[in-house]
Amino acid sequence: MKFGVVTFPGSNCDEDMVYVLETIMGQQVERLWHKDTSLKGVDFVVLPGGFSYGDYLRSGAIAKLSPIMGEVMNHADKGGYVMGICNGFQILTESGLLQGALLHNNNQKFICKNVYLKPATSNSAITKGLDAAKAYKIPIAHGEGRFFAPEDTMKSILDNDQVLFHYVNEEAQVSDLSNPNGSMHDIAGICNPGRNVFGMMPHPERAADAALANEDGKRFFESILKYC
Ligand SMILES: NC(=O)CC[C@H](N)C(=O)O
Repeated sequence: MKFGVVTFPGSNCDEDMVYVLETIMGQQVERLWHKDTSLKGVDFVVLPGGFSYGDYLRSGAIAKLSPIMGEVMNHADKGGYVMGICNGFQILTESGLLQGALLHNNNQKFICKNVYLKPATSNSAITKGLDAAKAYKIPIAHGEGRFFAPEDTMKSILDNDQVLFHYVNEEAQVSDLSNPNGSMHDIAGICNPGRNVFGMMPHPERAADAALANEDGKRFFESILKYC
Protein backbone atom coordinates (compact mmCIF):
# COMPACT_ATOMS: atom_id res chain seq x y z
CA MET A 1 0.00 0.00 0.00
CA LYS A 2 1.23 3.49 -0.83
CA PHE A 3 0.82 6.07 1.94
CA GLY A 4 0.84 9.85 1.54
CA VAL A 5 1.78 12.01 4.53
CA VAL A 6 0.69 15.65 4.21
CA THR A 7 2.83 18.46 5.64
CA PHE A 8 1.07 21.73 6.48
CA PRO A 9 2.95 24.83 7.72
CA GLY A 10 3.31 23.98 11.41
CA SER A 11 3.01 20.18 11.16
CA ASN A 12 5.53 18.59 13.51
CA CYS A 13 4.72 14.87 13.47
CA ASP A 14 5.00 14.43 9.70
CA GLU A 15 8.53 13.03 9.76
CA ASP A 16 7.71 10.75 12.72
CA MET A 17 4.85 9.34 10.67
CA VAL A 18 7.01 8.90 7.56
CA TYR A 19 9.66 7.14 9.69
CA VAL A 20 7.16 4.69 11.17
CA LEU A 21 5.43 3.90 7.88
CA GLU A 22 8.61 3.63 5.84
CA THR A 23 11.27 2.32 8.21
CA ILE A 24 9.27 0.41 10.83
CA MET A 25 6.38 -0.83 8.67
CA GLY A 26 8.31 -1.12 5.38
CA GLN A 27 5.74 0.76 3.30
CA GLN A 28 6.07 3.08 0.33
CA VAL A 29 5.52 6.70 1.43
CA GLU A 30 4.99 9.86 -0.59
CA ARG A 31 5.59 13.17 1.17
CA LEU A 32 2.80 15.55 0.19
CA TRP A 33 2.88 19.34 0.63
CA HIS A 34 -0.28 21.21 1.57
CA LYS A 35 -0.10 23.20 -1.67
CA ASP A 36 -0.06 20.06 -3.83
CA THR A 37 -3.15 19.53 -5.91
CA SER A 38 -2.49 15.85 -6.59
CA LEU A 39 -2.28 12.96 -4.14
CA LYS A 40 0.31 11.35 -6.44
CA GLY A 41 -1.44 8.02 -6.58
CA VAL A 42 -1.42 7.21 -2.86
CA ASP A 43 -3.94 4.75 -1.46
CA PHE A 44 -3.96 5.99 2.13
CA VAL A 45 -3.65 9.65 3.16
CA VAL A 46 -2.31 10.59 6.61
CA LEU A 47 -2.82 14.05 8.11
CA PRO A 48 -0.21 14.14 10.87
CA GLY A 49 -0.06 15.98 14.18
CA GLY A 50 1.24 19.44 14.87
CA PHE A 51 0.17 23.04 14.95
CA SER A 52 -0.92 23.80 11.40
CA TYR A 53 -1.01 27.59 10.93
CA GLY A 54 -0.11 28.02 14.58
CA ASP A 55 -3.55 26.69 15.60
CA TYR A 56 -5.12 30.03 14.58
CA LEU A 57 -8.18 30.54 14.53
CA ARG A 58 -8.95 27.12 15.92
CA SER A 59 -6.77 24.05 15.43
CA GLY A 60 -7.28 22.87 11.86
CA ALA A 61 -9.55 25.77 10.85
CA ILE A 62 -7.09 27.25 8.34
CA ALA A 63 -5.50 23.98 7.19
CA LYS A 64 -8.87 22.80 5.92
CA LEU A 65 -8.55 25.53 3.25
CA SER A 66 -5.18 24.26 1.97
CA PRO A 67 -5.23 23.30 -1.72
CA ILE A 68 -4.58 19.62 -1.03
CA MET A 69 -7.72 19.28 1.08
CA GLY A 70 -9.92 19.33 -2.02
CA GLU A 71 -8.13 16.21 -3.24
CA VAL A 72 -8.26 14.63 0.22
CA MET A 73 -12.03 15.13 0.23
CA ASN A 74 -12.41 13.65 -3.27
CA HIS A 75 -10.30 10.68 -2.19
CA ALA A 76 -12.46 10.12 0.90
CA ASP A 77 -15.69 10.55 -1.07
CA LYS A 78 -14.54 7.78 -3.41
CA GLY A 79 -13.96 5.49 -0.41
CA GLY A 80 -10.20 6.11 -0.16
CA TYR A 81 -8.60 5.83 3.28
CA VAL A 82 -7.74 8.93 5.28
CA MET A 83 -6.36 9.03 8.82
CA GLY A 84 -5.86 12.13 10.96
CA ILE A 85 -3.77 12.00 14.11
CA CYS A 86 -4.23 14.79 16.66
CA ASN A 87 -3.98 17.98 14.56
CA GLY A 88 -4.93 15.76 11.62
CA PHE A 89 -8.09 14.74 13.48
CA GLN A 90 -8.80 18.43 14.12
CA ILE A 91 -8.40 19.17 10.38
CA LEU A 92 -10.79 16.32 9.54
CA THR A 93 -13.53 17.62 11.86
CA GLU A 94 -13.00 21.20 10.63
CA SER A 95 -13.31 20.06 7.02
CA GLY A 96 -16.43 18.00 7.74
CA LEU A 97 -14.86 14.67 6.82
CA LEU A 98 -15.51 13.63 10.42
CA GLN A 99 -18.39 14.73 12.63
CA GLY A 100 -18.06 16.69 15.86
CA ALA A 101 -15.39 19.10 17.03
CA LEU A 102 -12.26 19.12 19.18
CA LEU A 103 -12.64 21.74 21.91
CA HIS A 104 -10.10 23.04 24.43
CA ASN A 105 -9.28 20.46 27.11
CA ASN A 106 -11.54 20.90 30.11
CA ASN A 107 -8.60 22.02 32.30
CA GLN A 108 -7.65 24.62 29.62
CA LYS A 109 -4.10 23.25 29.58
CA PHE A 110 -1.91 21.55 27.01
CA ILE A 111 -1.54 17.92 28.14
CA CYS A 112 1.44 15.78 27.17
CA LYS A 113 1.50 12.30 28.73
CA ASN A 114 0.81 8.62 28.13
CA VAL A 115 -2.83 7.54 28.22
CA TYR A 116 -4.54 4.19 27.77
CA LEU A 117 -6.94 3.39 24.94
CA LYS A 118 -9.34 0.52 24.46
CA PRO A 119 -10.79 -0.31 21.04
CA ALA A 120 -14.52 0.46 21.00
CA THR A 121 -15.38 -1.55 17.88
CA SER A 122 -13.85 -4.32 15.82
CA ASN A 123 -15.64 -2.99 12.73
CA SER A 124 -12.85 -0.79 11.34
CA ALA A 125 -9.52 -1.44 9.68
CA ILE A 126 -7.61 0.33 12.45
CA THR A 127 -9.22 -1.61 15.33
CA LYS A 128 -9.99 -4.99 13.80
CA GLY A 129 -6.49 -6.34 14.48
CA LEU A 130 -6.44 -5.10 18.08
CA ASP A 131 -7.32 -6.94 21.27
CA ALA A 132 -10.75 -5.65 22.33
CA ALA A 133 -9.96 -6.21 26.01
CA LYS A 134 -6.55 -4.55 26.11
CA ALA A 135 -5.53 -1.06 27.22
CA TYR A 136 -2.99 0.27 24.72
CA LYS A 137 -0.50 2.79 26.11
CA ILE A 138 -0.27 5.69 23.65
CA PRO A 139 0.93 9.28 24.21
CA ILE A 140 -1.20 12.39 23.83
CA ALA A 141 0.04 15.96 23.31
CA HIS A 142 -2.75 18.45 22.75
CA GLY A 143 -4.52 21.52 24.01
CA GLU A 144 -7.69 21.06 21.96
CA GLY A 145 -8.63 17.42 22.26
CA ARG A 146 -12.00 17.36 23.98
CA PHE A 147 -14.30 15.62 21.52
CA PHE A 148 -17.72 17.22 21.39
CA ALA A 149 -20.77 16.65 19.22
CA PRO A 150 -24.33 17.99 19.50
CA GLU A 151 -26.85 15.47 20.83
CA ASP A 152 -28.28 14.34 17.48
CA THR A 153 -24.81 13.99 15.93
CA MET A 154 -23.55 12.07 18.95
CA LYS A 155 -26.53 9.75 18.73
CA SER A 156 -25.77 8.91 15.12
CA ILE A 157 -22.06 8.39 15.91
CA LEU A 158 -23.01 5.94 18.68
CA ASP A 159 -25.82 4.26 16.73
CA ASN A 160 -23.52 3.72 13.72
CA ASP A 161 -20.74 2.22 15.86
CA GLN A 162 -18.34 5.00 14.78
CA VAL A 163 -16.38 5.28 18.04
CA LEU A 164 -12.94 3.77 17.50
CA PHE A 165 -11.31 4.24 20.92
CA HIS A 166 -12.22 5.11 24.49
CA TYR A 167 -9.84 6.52 27.10
CA VAL A 168 -9.51 3.92 29.86
CA ASN A 169 -7.17 3.24 32.76
CA GLU A 170 -4.28 0.76 32.72
CA GLU A 171 -6.69 -2.04 33.66
CA ALA A 172 -8.79 -1.25 30.55
CA GLN A 173 -11.64 0.15 32.67
CA VAL A 174 -13.27 3.56 32.33
CA SER A 175 -12.53 5.48 35.53
CA ASP A 176 -12.89 9.07 36.73
CA LEU A 177 -9.23 9.64 35.97
CA SER A 178 -8.96 7.87 32.63
CA ASN A 179 -10.27 10.68 30.44
CA PRO A 180 -7.53 13.32 30.11
CA ASN A 181 -9.47 16.11 28.39
CA GLY A 182 -13.17 15.74 29.23
CA SER A 183 -14.21 14.36 25.84
CA MET A 184 -17.81 13.21 25.58
CA HIS A 185 -18.31 9.48 26.23
CA ASP A 186 -14.52 9.19 26.83
CA ILE A 187 -14.06 9.27 23.06
CA ALA A 188 -10.45 9.30 21.83
CA GLY A 189 -11.15 8.57 18.15
CA ILE A 190 -13.95 8.09 15.65
CA CYS A 191 -14.48 7.07 12.03
CA ASN A 192 -16.94 8.35 9.44
CA PRO A 193 -20.14 6.43 8.55
CA GLY A 194 -18.34 4.95 5.50
CA ARG A 195 -15.58 3.65 7.85
CA ASN A 196 -12.76 4.84 5.54
CA VAL A 197 -11.87 8.06 7.43
CA PHE A 198 -10.27 7.70 10.88
CA GLY A 199 -9.42 10.36 13.44
CA MET A 200 -7.79 10.02 16.84
CA MET A 201 -6.13 12.40 19.31
CA PRO A 202 -3.43 10.03 20.71
CA HIS A 203 -0.26 9.47 18.70
CA PRO A 204 0.36 5.80 17.78
CA GLU A 205 3.38 6.88 15.68
CA ARG A 206 5.10 7.93 18.92
CA ALA A 207 4.82 4.41 20.32
CA ALA A 208 5.84 2.22 17.40
CA ASP A 209 9.59 1.80 17.74
CA ALA A 210 11.32 -0.71 20.03
CA ALA A 211 13.91 1.98 20.83
CA LEU A 212 11.14 3.90 22.63
CA ALA A 213 10.29 0.87 24.80
CA ASN A 214 6.63 0.99 23.78
CA GLU A 215 5.35 -0.65 20.63
CA ASP A 216 1.63 -0.54 21.44
CA GLY A 217 1.12 1.98 18.62
CA LYS A 218 2.70 -0.37 16.10
CA ARG A 219 -0.31 -2.69 16.52
CA PHE A 220 -2.54 0.04 15.06
CA PHE A 221 -0.42 0.24 11.91
CA GLU A 222 -0.30 -3.56 11.67
CA SER A 223 -4.11 -3.63 11.80
CA ILE A 224 -4.31 -0.99 9.04
CA LEU A 225 -1.95 -2.97 6.83
CA LYS A 226 -3.85 -6.18 7.39
CA TYR A 227 -7.40 -4.88 6.96
CA CYS A 228 -7.24 -1.92 4.56
N1 LIG B 1 0.21 17.08 18.76
C1 LIG B 1 -0.61 17.79 18.05
O1 LIG B 1 -1.01 17.43 16.95
C2 LIG B 1 -1.03 19.13 18.61
C3 LIG B 1 -2.50 19.26 18.50
C4 LIG B 1 -3.09 20.65 18.56
N2 LIG B 1 -2.63 21.56 17.65
C5 LIG B 1 -3.44 21.05 19.94
O2 LIG B 1 -2.61 21.53 20.69
O3 LIG B 1 -4.56 20.84 20.27
